[in-house]
This record gives sequence, C-alpha cells and structure tokens, in this order.
Amino acid sequence: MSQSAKAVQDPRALALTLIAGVERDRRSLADLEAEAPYKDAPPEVRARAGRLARQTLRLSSRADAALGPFLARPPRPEIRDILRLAATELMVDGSAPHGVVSEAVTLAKRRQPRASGMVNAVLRKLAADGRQGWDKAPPKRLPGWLRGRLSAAYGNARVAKMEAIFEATPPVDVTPRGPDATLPEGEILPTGSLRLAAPGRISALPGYDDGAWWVQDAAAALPARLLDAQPGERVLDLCAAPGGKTLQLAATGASVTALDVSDQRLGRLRDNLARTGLAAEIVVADGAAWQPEDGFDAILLDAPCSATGTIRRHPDLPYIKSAAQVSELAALQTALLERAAEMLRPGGRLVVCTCSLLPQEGEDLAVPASLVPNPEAMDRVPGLEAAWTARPGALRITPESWAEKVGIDGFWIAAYRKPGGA
Ligand SMILES: C[S@@+](CC[C@H](N)C(=O)[O-])C[C@H]1O[C@@H](n2cnc3c(N)ncnc32)[C@H](O)[C@@H]1O
Repeated sequence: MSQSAKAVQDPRALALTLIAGVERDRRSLADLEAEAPYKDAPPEVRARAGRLARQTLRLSSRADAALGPFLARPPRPEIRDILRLAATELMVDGSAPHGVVSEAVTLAKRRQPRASGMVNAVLRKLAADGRQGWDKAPPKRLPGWLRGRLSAAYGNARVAKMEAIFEATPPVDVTPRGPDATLPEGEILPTGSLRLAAPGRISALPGYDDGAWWVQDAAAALPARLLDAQPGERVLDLCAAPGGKTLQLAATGASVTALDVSDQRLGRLRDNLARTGLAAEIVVADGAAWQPEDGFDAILLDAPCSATGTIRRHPDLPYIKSAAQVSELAALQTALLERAAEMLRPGGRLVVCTCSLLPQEGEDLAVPASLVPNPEAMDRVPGLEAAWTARPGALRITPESWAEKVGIDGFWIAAYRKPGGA
C-alpha cells in the first residue's frame, strides 16, 4: 500500500501529512484538508487527524524541549514530527504509552527504518521521565516579525500571556439564535454566547439540526450585536462567508445581503442558511468594486486579515503568514472600508472588524471622512469588558482576556455612523 493510501486509514499518518504540508510547504490546514489524502479519509479518521495535527503544531516547541534530553542528535524532520506527535499524545491526551510508542515505531519504520529503535527508546524515556521537562518548558514563541510587532503594541508580558493561550485547546462557543433557543450544556458568557461544556461531535448536540445555534467564537459574535440590525432594515454583510455573522443579522428580521468574493466559501454560507432556515440574498462579487442600486441602512465589514487573533484555532498561521501579506491585506481593508462608507445611506450605521491583533489591521486603518465614531453602539451589548475599549466606539480584544475561561479570539471592532439622513 502507498504512503498516501495508508494515511487515509491511519489518523496519525494523516496528521503527519498535514503537519509536513504546513511546516515544510507553508500551506494552510484549510487548503491541505480540501485535498487528498485528507479529503478521501473516513470522517472519524479526518476528525482525529485534524485534532492531532493542530495539537502537535500548537505544542511543537514544548515537545522539543521535553524530548531534547533524550536525543543524542537532532532527528530528521519526518522523524522529529513523529516524536512530537507521540509526545503530545502522551503528555496531553494521557494515552497509554505502549500503544503510542508502538504506533510511532511503525510510522518510523515506514519513513526511516534505521531510526525506529531510537524512536522506541526516546519515547519510552519520555513516558517515564519527561513530565517535568514538558511542564516547565515555556510556551511556543510566535515568529520574530509577529512577536516584535505585538510586543511593540502590547508589551512583552502581555505577548507571553497570548502565547500561553495559543497553546491551549480552544473552547467551542456557540451563538444562540434567540432567547428561547434549545441549547446544549455549557456556560453562558457575559456577552451572551454559550461556551460548550463538552463539545464532542457538534452535529449531534441538541438544537443543531433545528438551527437553534451555530458555532462562533464569543468575540466573533460581537460585531453583529454592535450593528444592532432592526427588522426590515436593508443590511449588507460585506465579506460574509462562511456566514456566522450573516446568520446573526438574518435572525434579527433584517433584509440581509451577504456578499463575498469567493463562491466556494459562499457554499458554506448557503449550507448554513439552509440548516437554520434563515434567509439572505447572496452576491458573489468583489466588495471593493460592487455597485448596489440603493444605499444600505447598516453595513457589517468583516474584512479579510492576517487572522492573528485566532492562532489558537489555526496553529498553522504562524508558519504561513508574513509581514508582506499583512501590508497587502491592510490595503484591501482600507479599500473595502472606503467602498462600504460609500454604500451606506446618510444616517446609516457601519461596523468594521478584523480578527487580527496587529494595529496595522485595526487601530491604524484609515477611516473615511464621511464616518464618525458611534460609541452608543457599545451600550446595546452586555458584558463588554471595560479594558476592551480602545477609544470611543472601538474595541480591542486580545486573546488572553478571560484567561480563566481559556481566552477569547483576538479582534478589532469599530462602530461608526454616517451623519445626515432623516
Ligand atoms: C474574515 S472572513 C469573513 C468571515 C465571515 N464574516 C463570517 O463571520 O463567517 C473574510 C472574507 O472576506 C472575503 N473576501 C476577501 N476579499 C474580498 C473582496 N475583495 N470582496 C469581498 N469579499 C472578500 C473572503 O473570501 C472571506 O470569506
């Protein structure tokens, strides 16, 4: 059987193909998971492989620190990845050592047979004596270009706290469709989202099939709440796919247009609307060029960005994002914001957000002269931390907020209005 055919049946082998694709080819997990061998694997193999790959990427430097004392010399990358993956299974999952070691040895035999004895010996030693080295290792550092910028914005101590949060398995939050929604077990958060107690298989949880709620980080749920769409209002969700915020807007009874440049990503938005029974007009277009016939009462711009606020959910990002990409994205964000301001009717409201931690994609974005800050928007949402207010009408949320609850996604969210109108 070929390596790729074996990977389809074996979650560990499949996880290793994902890890290699991220680390060595600098490709995103989303892209790798859309193609073979991942897409051909059975659902339960895919789910476990995806979880193992993310866990291993999140914890790779902790694994290296714990494995280091037992290694005579640095292993080749494909053997190093097997060791890292097995280390996380031993130290995080608490899996039985004999099973983890024997699977790792089998994988090593396929890649570099001469290394299998070393893999066996090192992992046995790690299982017996590695706990202290694992626990005392510092969290994985962000890449230098990103760490430098975040340290300049927030200080080293806060960045270290963010790095600690990025190592943790992220919680799963859901947005209730309304006050009477059937909800799974969990903790109601101050801002109204629900943090699931035991996520497991999401589609098997009560209320999922009826569209009573949808998965959405607590921070990601805030921009639509701040926009406060009203029944009958004409609302534009600019950059809408896969549609978490479209669902929130549509659930208010507003008349929602959901626009995105990616027809493929809009496919997921269509599926989400079908599951929840909510409605929106879907437009495939470049938001910076689209010309609607009439202005909108309210616009939500969730612009494409570096997504550096979501590294705990996307541990591949530090490998694949660069400073040059951030500058390109900031230029696109500025163009989309200018266009959004033009599409807003006088008297209308606009909320712009990015799931970025970089001021270049938040605090420093140029705001069109036709818009003024709308601090009143903040009064409509409960549970906002005072420390999040960056300036009137704008929130800077960083991932180490709510650290005792395992954090929150990082976001920049700013509310504006366009003076004039009736
Ligand atoms: C942060 S995501 C949006 C997430 C979405 N609002 C949600 O809550 O599920 C950014 C989106 O912007 C889209 N996008 C990128 N460039 C665009 C453009 N020029 N015009 C419209 N959409 C664009 C991407 O396809 C992507 O779906």
